[in-house]
Parts: sequence; structure tokens; C-alpha cells
Amino acid sequence: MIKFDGVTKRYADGTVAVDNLSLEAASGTITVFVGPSGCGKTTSLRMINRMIDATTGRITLDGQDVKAIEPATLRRGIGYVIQQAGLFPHRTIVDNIATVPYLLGWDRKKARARAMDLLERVGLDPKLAKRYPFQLSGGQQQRVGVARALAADPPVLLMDEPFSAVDPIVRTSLQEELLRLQSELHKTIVFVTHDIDEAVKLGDTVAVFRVGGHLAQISDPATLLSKPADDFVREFLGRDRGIRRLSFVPAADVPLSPPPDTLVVNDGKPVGWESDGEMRPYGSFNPATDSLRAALDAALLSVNGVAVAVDGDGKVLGVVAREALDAAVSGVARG
Ligand SMILES: Nc1ncnc2c1ncn2[C@@H]1O[C@H](COP(=O)(O)OP(=O)(O)OP(=O)(O)O)[C@@H](O)[C@H]1O
Repeated sequence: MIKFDGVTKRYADGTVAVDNLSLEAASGTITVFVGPSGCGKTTSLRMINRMIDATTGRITLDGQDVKAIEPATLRRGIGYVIQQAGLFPHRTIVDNIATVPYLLGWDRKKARARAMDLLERVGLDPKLAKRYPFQLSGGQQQRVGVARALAADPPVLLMDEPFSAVDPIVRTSLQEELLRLQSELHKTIVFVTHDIDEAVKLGDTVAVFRVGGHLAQISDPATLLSKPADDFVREFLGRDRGIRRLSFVPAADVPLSPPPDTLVVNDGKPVGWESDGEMRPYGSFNPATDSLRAALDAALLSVNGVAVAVDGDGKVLGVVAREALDAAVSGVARG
């Protein structure tokens, strides 16, 4: 666990970037620091690996004060990923990933084998190993940045806006890759972003900062969306907060009805709604894995507003009548 205990950072010019911050980032989880520009997220992150030293207060890593650990030793146990990856331009991809293992004195063969393994783990083609960073796309470079941070298998990973410089589609796939990796690796991750959607998607815990380095709220994403602590947090969360809450409610409990004859099915899979002799679009969701938001989206995509429930193979399980969906959504609104 990483624990901030009354931590303040005052820069030499008097700027108080972080003010009396106390919070905990639980081991094996993702804690996201989110907030507007200049609110002290990066400063807070860098105090963990002592790239910046706190002015007052204490940060502990599994109970040990980071100030008592020599910075080089401390950083060996902490992977660090930054925006635009920060790769070494004159080193090949495989050598970039193996940077920390080389520093730790691993033999070259073992370090390279580890790097090749990680290249695949982050979803990159091993053929890219011999290239240089400038020969990779921005999204590929970010993946290499993540692989490099994981190379020595550190228990802690600090990520500072790692996906901000890529387009939205690449960003989504990088986020999903991180969640997939985390479900295997269970690192203690502290992730900085100014994007609230990214924060609620990735965070087990979300810490919202306000300018002046104050903690406005810290909670799990569902609670954050349903119970913002004050007007600042409410405004920061944005207008479609209600809809986004539905992302955290599983669709598994929504009652299904048998599909009506107007749903055309081929080989068990939906084809469309038949209406006035024409085939009309349908929307589907999987109750086992999807959220209520996906069910609602499926209803909105169906010409008649009825969502089609399918299993993992895409076969029809039933449909969700409007009343059932309305009841489920109202249940969330009340709860
Ligand atoms: N070396 C420094 N000297 C003086 N002030 C600094 C220094 N570094 C950062 N600051 C100030 O500290 C405050 C917090 O900066 P920080 O970079 O931690 O914010 P941030 O939330 O990460 O912002 P952004 O999202 O824009 O990266 C800002 O007002 C910034 O101008």
C-alpha cells in the first residue's frame, strides 16, 4: 500500500502544489489521480518515487517511509510511464524495454528474452523489436513504454498521463490492454489523468484533486458518480453523470422475456426486426458481461426500443421489454 500522510509540497518560488494530502492507494489496485490542469497530480505522483521530495508529511510504501530509501533503490521497485513514452531514440525497441534489467546487471540474453516476452504481452508484434522508436506509431510507442516499465517486474507502477497523446481509438485500446494486463499482474498502480472518463474506466479508486493540491473526493467510481462530494466534483464529472453511472451496474439482473415473432433469427443469432415487410436494425447486449448502460444502448439502437439479449456466442437469450429496462434504470436512480 502507498500512503500519503499530511503531505505538502511547496516549490522554491512559494507555490503550494500539494496541500496536506492524505490518501491511500491499496496494493494490487489502480488508483487514479484526476483533476484540472495544475492541481498537483504530477507533483503528488513524483513524490512517490522521489523525483520530487515532499516539503512536509510522509509517504510510505508498505509501511516504509520513502525518504528512508535511497532513490535509486526505491525506483528499481517502481515502474514509471510518461506521456509520449519517453523512449531512448538511439536504442532499439528490445533494448529500450530491457533498460532496467541491463541496469540491474541481468545477462543480456535473459534481459532480451524478458523484453521479447513483454513485447508480446503488451500486444506488439515481435518483429518490431529491432526497430527504433521513430519507426513506431504513437500508440505502439506507448505500449513499449508500458513494457519497459514492467521489465523488472516492479510491484508498483506510476503512470503519468500515459495515453494522452494518442487518438481516441488507440487510447481506448491502450486502456483495455492495461486493464487486461492488470487482471493478470495485480500491480499497485497510480495513474494520473485529467480525463474523468479515463479515470472512472480505469480506477478501482478515483481521487479527485482541485487546484491548490487539495483532495476533493476519493472513492470508487460508482460512488463518485452517484454521490459527488460537492459542486466542484459534480461539475468536474460533467453532464452525463447519470448515464455513466449505469456503466457500473451489471445487466445480469434485468428480467428477459421470450423474443417476439418480429425478431428475425438465423442459426440462433439475431438478424433484425421485421417491420412493414422490411428488416430493421436491432441492438444487442450480453447480460453476463455487459452493464445496464450497454442494455440501454441496445434498446436505443433497436428500431422498436427493445434490446436483444445474446450469449457469448451471439445467440439470442431473450429480449428486454421497455418496462423492465425502465424499472432497472429507475432502481439505479433511487439507489
Ligand atoms: N518546479 C516547479 N516550481 C514551481 N511551481 C511548480 C513547479 N512544478 C510545478 N509547479 C506548480 O505546481 C502546481 C501543480 O503542478 P502539477 O504539475 O503537479 O499539476 P498537474 O495537476 O499535474 O497539472 P497538469 O495536468 O497540467 O500536468 C502548478 O501550479 C504548477 O505550476
